[in-house]
Amino acid sequence: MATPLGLSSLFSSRIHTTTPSLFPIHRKEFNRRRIILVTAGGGGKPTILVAEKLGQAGIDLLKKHANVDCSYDLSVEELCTKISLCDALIVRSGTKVGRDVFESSRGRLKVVGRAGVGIDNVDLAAATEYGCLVVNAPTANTVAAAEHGIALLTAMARNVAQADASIKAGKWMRSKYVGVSLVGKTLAVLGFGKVGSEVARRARGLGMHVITHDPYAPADRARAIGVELVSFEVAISTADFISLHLPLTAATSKMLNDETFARMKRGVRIVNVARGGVIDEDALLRALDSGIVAQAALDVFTVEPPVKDNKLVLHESVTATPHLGASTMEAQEGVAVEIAEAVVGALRGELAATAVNAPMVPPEVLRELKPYVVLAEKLGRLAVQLVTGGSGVDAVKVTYASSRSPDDLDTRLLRAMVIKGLIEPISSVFINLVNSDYVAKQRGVKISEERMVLDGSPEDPIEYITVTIANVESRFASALSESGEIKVEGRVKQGVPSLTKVGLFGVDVSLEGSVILCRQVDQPGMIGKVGGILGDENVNVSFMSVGRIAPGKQAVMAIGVDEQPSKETLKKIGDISAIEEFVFLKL
Ligand SMILES: NC(=O)c1ccc[n+]([C@@H]2O[C@H](COP(=O)([O-])OP(=O)(O)OC[C@H]3O[C@@H](n4cnc5c(N)ncnc54)[C@H](O)[C@@H]3O)[C@@H](O)[C@H]2O)c1
Ligand SMILES: O=C(O)[C@H](O)COP(=O)(O)O
Repeated sequence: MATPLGLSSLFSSRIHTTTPSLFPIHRKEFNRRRIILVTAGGGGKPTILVAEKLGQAGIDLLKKHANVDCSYDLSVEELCTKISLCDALIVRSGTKVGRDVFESSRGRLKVVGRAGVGIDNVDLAAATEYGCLVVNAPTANTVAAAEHGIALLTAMARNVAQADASIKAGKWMRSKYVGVSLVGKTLAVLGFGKVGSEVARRARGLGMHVITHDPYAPADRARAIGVELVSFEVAISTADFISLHLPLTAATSKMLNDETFARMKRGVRIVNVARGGVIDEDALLRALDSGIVAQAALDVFTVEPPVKDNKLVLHESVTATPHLGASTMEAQEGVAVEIAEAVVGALRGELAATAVNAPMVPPEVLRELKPYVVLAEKLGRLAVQLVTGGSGVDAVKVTYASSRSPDDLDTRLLRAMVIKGLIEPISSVFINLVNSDYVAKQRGVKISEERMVLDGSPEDPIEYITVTIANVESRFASALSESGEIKVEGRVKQGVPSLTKVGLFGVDVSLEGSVILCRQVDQPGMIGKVGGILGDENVNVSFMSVGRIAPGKQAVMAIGVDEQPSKETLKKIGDISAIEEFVFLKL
């Protein structure tokens, strides 16, 4: 597939045929399993496993770009076996994508697409560790979920499901199924995001008084639809109806429990189209039996499908549906296209707008930063090679000098690339935008960033980038700054990333091929001598520049070479009497 911005390395993996070393557990897994060397599938197309039913429009779109394997109802073992042959996986909420799936993929799995909103069935920490991007389809099923919430709210209030079952059983029980009215009642919407706000809007249309609790929701959005933002306490203690629209997180897990039910109005009614785990289901059962909760309408359960004799599902006061919130024809087609576009884009190396475990960088920012992305990686690569073996890199500072205001420069991508440059040459771990911070932290490398605000026109996003490594010894002492840190500086010159400073010495080498740095006593004829040795060995010199402290004193010569010189050639350069130290750096 094409890589329009040439940034596919951000999401590519180079461990198809090698063993990653970052996590010992990988090795264990490899030793136990037969290693199958995998490729991206026939005709160079990637392979996408669709593990749950997806709308046809999405499948058609995927098939234009990839080999598509639609295999549903796979066991964990089957999924783990198949995944090593797949570049992407698409699931809904019914497939658990745990650590074992990422381990089994052996680095081939680059993208997991969740055709829907909730990503609680995907082990995000494991995905990030393995450099696998997770994308979701957060918008296409919002209305469907909100409509289902309203359907459950009204059906529950009027006992529609119970009355339907009763009449089908041949009964005619008009007095048993007297309901309650919605108009004028208080509905507390917990979680005022996409679905919550659509539910609130519709409930307002039904004449309800709607309050909401969401610590992260903007007050003006609530005001715009006539909803009052309140504390959790006010929400749960004043509501006649409570509708849940929260993600399942550590903070929201079992948010409704014995203690919170006890603080609710007696006879409260609960709707849950979010996630089963937000309610302590045993506590809900107790609250229903004690009359604190008059009724509940549940589309989601802690374990799906629930066990056959699940007491909540069978409870007379519970209306239950089998996770149907997103299941409209329209939503499923929409979600399928949304996720197919996200997965195909991510496989092409584009940054997905719906990335869940990576920073989202808009395409226009990406386009502008492209040469700086390359510069950042090369500076990282260069700096780490200047460290004396065994020194142990633990503190790296990246300085961005720019005349743009700090808010106007997104450096996450650049930081990721510096980390990639720093760590890849000294390990077999592949680094991308997804796992860069994680890998740095794992290795105990603290990355700090600094902005230097320059005067002048902010036309170019960055004037120069400096990478500084502290607390290390250098195998090229001239690379040390006044304060004893390894310091390299680079700029983008006419679109080409260039090395412009090493330690205290100004140089000018385009960062292509490899570089030889020599410190010498500044004297005539040095360029000719070194150039001659390289020429004799057929090593093509692409650039040479000399940075002096003062004429006749010390100078650093930077030589760009296309090929790697042999050890003998490097020795001959080192033997030139005026050369005090030199180093060969691969870019
Ligand atoms: N039943 C279904 O088929 C179905 C369909 C779509 C979405 N969902 C679920 O509905 C939920 C909401 O989806 P969405 O698209 O609106 O997500 P969203 O991210 O747009 O909204 C979630 C909101 O919850 C808020 N929130 C997070 N933690 C909170 C807390 N501790 N207290 C209060 N508010 C908190 C967030 O600020 C956010 O505004 C998710 O769990 C999603 O998985 C279910
Ligand atoms: O989080 C979601 O998007 C909904 O729960 C829908 O899940 P589904 O794709 O399994 O229907």
